[in-house]
Amino acid sequence: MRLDVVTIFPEYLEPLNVSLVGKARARGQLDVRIHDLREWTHDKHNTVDDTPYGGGPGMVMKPEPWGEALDAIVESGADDARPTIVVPTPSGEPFTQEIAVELAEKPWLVFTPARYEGIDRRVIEEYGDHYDVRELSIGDYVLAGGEAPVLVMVEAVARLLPGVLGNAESHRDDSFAPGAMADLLEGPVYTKPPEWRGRGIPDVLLSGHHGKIARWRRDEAFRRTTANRPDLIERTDPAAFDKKDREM
Ligand SMILES: COc1ccc(Cn2ccc3ccc(-c4cc(N)[nH]n4)cc32)cc1
Repeated sequence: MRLDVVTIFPEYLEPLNVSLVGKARARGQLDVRIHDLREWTHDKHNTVDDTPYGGGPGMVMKPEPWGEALDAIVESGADDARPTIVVPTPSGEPFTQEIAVELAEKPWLVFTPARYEGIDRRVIEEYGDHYDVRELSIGDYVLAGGEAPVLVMVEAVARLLPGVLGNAESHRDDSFAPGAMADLLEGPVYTKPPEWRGRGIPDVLLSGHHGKIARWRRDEAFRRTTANRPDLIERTDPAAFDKKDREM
């Protein structure tokens, strides 16, 4: 997979050089290219923003630099694949595990994290006429720009790529992944030492009885989900639990 990111803060994307994504890049599983939007400005001050038509607070990102940047990037890979353009925005479609799975199947993602009040709408319209453009929100809170959402979305997508996670099973039982535990939150996890500050380990986890352990974990996940995300309980298929119980 190829990932391009266009930003006025390239240093904000440094975390893509470390950990899971950094290792995938080093192994050649990910081709990540970070671009400074100001490379496509031509004035002395490398201007990327201007006042909003119609008035109002803040500044809007000018269309010309984005147009030149995106033209250059999509043309650079035109022989290989068509890009999916991902626009982080507070007013976008909620980014979910389902969308992460969908994006993980794409050959090429181009992220356009903006700043200020966002990008001139005509940029989204122009590229939406020729490419798949996804305007995505990572949550119902307001950030100052799109770089943090890019880090979130790239990590969520990269960990799904074959061979990127050490244990291929690791994302099979993810929260929100398809399957019987589909929409349940993870339950509690424990490791050595067996006692820490007077706190022990639930006996069932030391029992070696895999069926009981699986049932305990499911019950704990259900309890935690009921407490923190009751909205997910409606989405969970009770029949899947019966099937899971029979397998235990
Ligand atoms: C209310 O309208 C606003 C418009 C822009 C901004 C600042 N800003 C500029 C680009 C940009 C990209 C993404 C996000 C963002 C995404 C999520 N889930 N929260 N915030 C914020 C962004 C703040 C508010």
